[in-house]
Amino acid sequence: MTLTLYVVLVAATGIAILYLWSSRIETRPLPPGPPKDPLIGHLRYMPTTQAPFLFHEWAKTYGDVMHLQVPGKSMIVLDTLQAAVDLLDKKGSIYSDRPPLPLYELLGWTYMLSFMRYGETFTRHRQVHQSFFSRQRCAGFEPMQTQEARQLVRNLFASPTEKYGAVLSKFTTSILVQIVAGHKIDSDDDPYLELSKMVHQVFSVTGPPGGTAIDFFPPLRYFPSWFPGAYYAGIARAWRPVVRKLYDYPLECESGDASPSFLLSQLEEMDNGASELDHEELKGAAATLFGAELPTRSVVAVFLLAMVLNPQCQIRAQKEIDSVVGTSRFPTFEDRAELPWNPVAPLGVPHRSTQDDIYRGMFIPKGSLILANVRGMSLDESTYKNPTKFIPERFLLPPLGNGELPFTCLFGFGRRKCPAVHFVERNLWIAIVSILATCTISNVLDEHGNVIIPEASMSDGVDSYPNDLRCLIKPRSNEVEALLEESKLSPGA
Ligand code: HEM
Repeated sequence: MTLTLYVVLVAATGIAILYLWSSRIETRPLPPGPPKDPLIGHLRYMPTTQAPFLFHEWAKTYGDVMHLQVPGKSMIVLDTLQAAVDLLDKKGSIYSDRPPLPLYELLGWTYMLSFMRYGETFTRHRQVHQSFFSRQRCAGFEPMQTQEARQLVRNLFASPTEKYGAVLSKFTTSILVQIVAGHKIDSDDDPYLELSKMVHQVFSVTGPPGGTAIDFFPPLRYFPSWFPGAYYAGIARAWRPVVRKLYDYPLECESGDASPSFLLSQLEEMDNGASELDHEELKGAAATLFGAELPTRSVVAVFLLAMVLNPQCQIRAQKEIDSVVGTSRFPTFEDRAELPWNPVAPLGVPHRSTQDDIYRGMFIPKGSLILANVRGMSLDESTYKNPTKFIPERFLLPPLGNGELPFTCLFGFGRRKCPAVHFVERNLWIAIVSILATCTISNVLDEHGNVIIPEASMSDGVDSYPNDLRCLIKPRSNEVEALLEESKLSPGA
């Protein structure tokens, strides 16, 4: 028997054992789900792209709590806000674990809060992140965020369409690097920008968290990448040094004379013996924050896309901003109460249950992966009228809008809810309002002068981003350019 055949047989036996173990005779009714194959369950039907849409379609037939089975794993897909709140919020003590992520471990993503198992280490790290992003501390970031939003507008004006993604990254990275490492990014050659680019690449080449063959069958991590199913092991080994650099670089550069920052305050607490974290844990906590840069960039990009596809909405929003701010100054956080808004974004990291549970008479086995289908929730027609239409005023109270339920699940659920909500909301608000107040976002023309309408679709994975962001961003008026120049000279204005 050749080595390859031997290994294939061992792998197949492993999968069969996992299947038999995971489908132990269970008399309590599991939630419904689509028909499955013997032995491999739904493995053949699991979508490789655009999974949230397929799950939402299935939910129309099988209900908002669905059960899917792949070898060794039970998955529960929650397609309504009610189900997610009932389980992930109200029963947070048993629905707050994350699944083991062997591929991410191989990459070296240790002490990353986002991927951490529930337990004592999680509680300590969560506490550190929550207190860093307290409402009060986040209010202190506002002047810097305002300056960075103006710089974002300048950079958009100075860049060709194909560089808009890089400009958005620079905006989100600049803010994060200032609050995490106390370092201000002044040039396009800054090593943090290069590092951030590499981190995007790591997330985009390593597939969805928990979704690769190695996550389903961890021993594959020890195989060469040519072996069937072990492709991602090779990827992880190749990218591990980049992840390591993300851990080491910020502390190597921390000389103690940088501006106040997350790292500096944690290092001071370590010196006083008051820190919750040791050195390696602190590196992981900082890497967690740098790694969390992606969704902000993505939401601002989605906003640009929405504006180019819905020019009437852009004009209405600009009129509203002009009526509050005028045209002779830039928006500031003091205008926020007058300019209500509600961002929408699809995102989700699986939770894992740590006890058997019964919900609406259905059995949810301990160890199930719980996927909150946030995209599906945004398409719930019983809550949102014409859910696929871009109607930003839907959330305003009548007569201004439809008074529809604000989309609160954007930031996740229960004990794993995004700890940076106050910070992120400020980032998004100031970026979006500054762009609307100063820019006209219009279509790009092709070489024959025809309008190019970008396709409204997103890439898959953690780094989900518009597939097509072709648009043109120009100053709304001559006044805007003069104001931008002026604000460089007197940044407080
Ligand atoms: C538009 C931007 C953002 C959105 C939409 C967003 C949304 C989310 C969501 C949905 C989760 C998972 C919640 C769950 O499992 O139920 C999450 C977790 C997390 N987010 Fe955010 N996030 C954003 C930006 C950020 C930023 C900028 C940071 C920090 C700098 C951050 C830090 C974290 C951390 C540390 C976690 C893990 C929490 C845990 O597992 O306990 N997020 N976020």
